[in-house]
Amino acid sequence: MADAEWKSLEECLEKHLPLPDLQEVKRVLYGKELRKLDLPREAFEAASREDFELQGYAFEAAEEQLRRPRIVHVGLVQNRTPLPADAPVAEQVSALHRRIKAIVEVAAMCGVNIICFQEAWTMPFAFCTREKLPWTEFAESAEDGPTTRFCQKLAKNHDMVVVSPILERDSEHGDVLWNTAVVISNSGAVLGKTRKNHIPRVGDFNESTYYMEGNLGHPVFQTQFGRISVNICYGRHHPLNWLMYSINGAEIIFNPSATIGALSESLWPIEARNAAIANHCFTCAINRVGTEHFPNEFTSGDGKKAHQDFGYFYGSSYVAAPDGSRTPGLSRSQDGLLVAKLDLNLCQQVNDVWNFKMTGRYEMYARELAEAVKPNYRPTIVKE
Ligand SMILES: NC(=O)NCCC(=O)O
Repeated sequence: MADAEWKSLEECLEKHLPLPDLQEVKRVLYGKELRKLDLPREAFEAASREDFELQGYAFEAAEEQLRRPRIVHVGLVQNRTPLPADAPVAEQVSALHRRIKAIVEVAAMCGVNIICFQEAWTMPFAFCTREKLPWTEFAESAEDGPTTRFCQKLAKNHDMVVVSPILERDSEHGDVLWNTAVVISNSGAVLGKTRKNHIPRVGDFNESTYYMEGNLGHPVFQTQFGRISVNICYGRHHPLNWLMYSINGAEIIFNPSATIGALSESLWPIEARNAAIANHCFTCAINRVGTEHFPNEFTSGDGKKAHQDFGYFYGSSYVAAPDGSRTPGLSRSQDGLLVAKLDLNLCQQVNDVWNFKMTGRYEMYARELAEAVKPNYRPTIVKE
């Protein structure tokens, strides 16, 4: 499995394919070619000073007579953990706050209206260790923890909606931990929170040791810039999870993730893109980068030797549109900010062409699923 040296699929294709072939490959792999955004020079200079990649693309929609374009700029952030996982907890959190602040400042220069960080962005992805301390110390209140207060300042200063996925400690309900995304309005107020509905039980993703399956359903947040929701990481393998956010009216679904190459890199380009197509909405897939080393060895339950790292988080964050077009991915190895200009009118325009909501037969599935989950259900198998 390639590590940091293999920068991205896009770079590889561009290096090796003659132009006419490259154009056809991009047409098939990415839908129509997107216009690059003309981002400010100062933004590129700041990104280069701060050592992160900056890319920007525009998704266009057809002009309509009755509706004006509904333009929104989204920002997707992928990053490494700047300090080693054995540094003091408070120092790791502060270093991440500083890193994100620098990236958000560049996003503001690029006119970003809604920004989303990676899953559990304030901590190393330590769930593979199955140890409790110090990792549970990274959990914070979604309503008024230090990270939420930090994000409220960012949101207000930059007039930007901030989606902040954290490990939540809910002290109102017996100190239960959750994998939560806090949505902060551009006014600086906490608009609400949403929790990861599906918990992985795959490979080293031993996350059920730490937090419970989300109990908040599929909330959609009405922001000044459009209706958004958050499908956290492993939820992207569950088409019904995407569907319910979409049924509740989401126009943009963020998918903040933490996933590694050996497990999911071949699924990554397909899943969020397919969800955008199937649900007539935009999807934003975000993954962290780098390899995180933990102080103590752990095993993976696969007969192999104990080890201290999780594998390689391959970045590759991207945005997909309801017409199936998508941006190239950010790098597999570098911190990055991806800016995408969306015209939300595209959601309804594609809906009117493909009519997946109209042809979805949800009442039939509701009926059949209600039967299928009953303990005495017998699958309908017709035999000779
Ligand atoms: N964080 C998380 O849910 N990872 C699970 C692995 C995957 O979904 O690719």
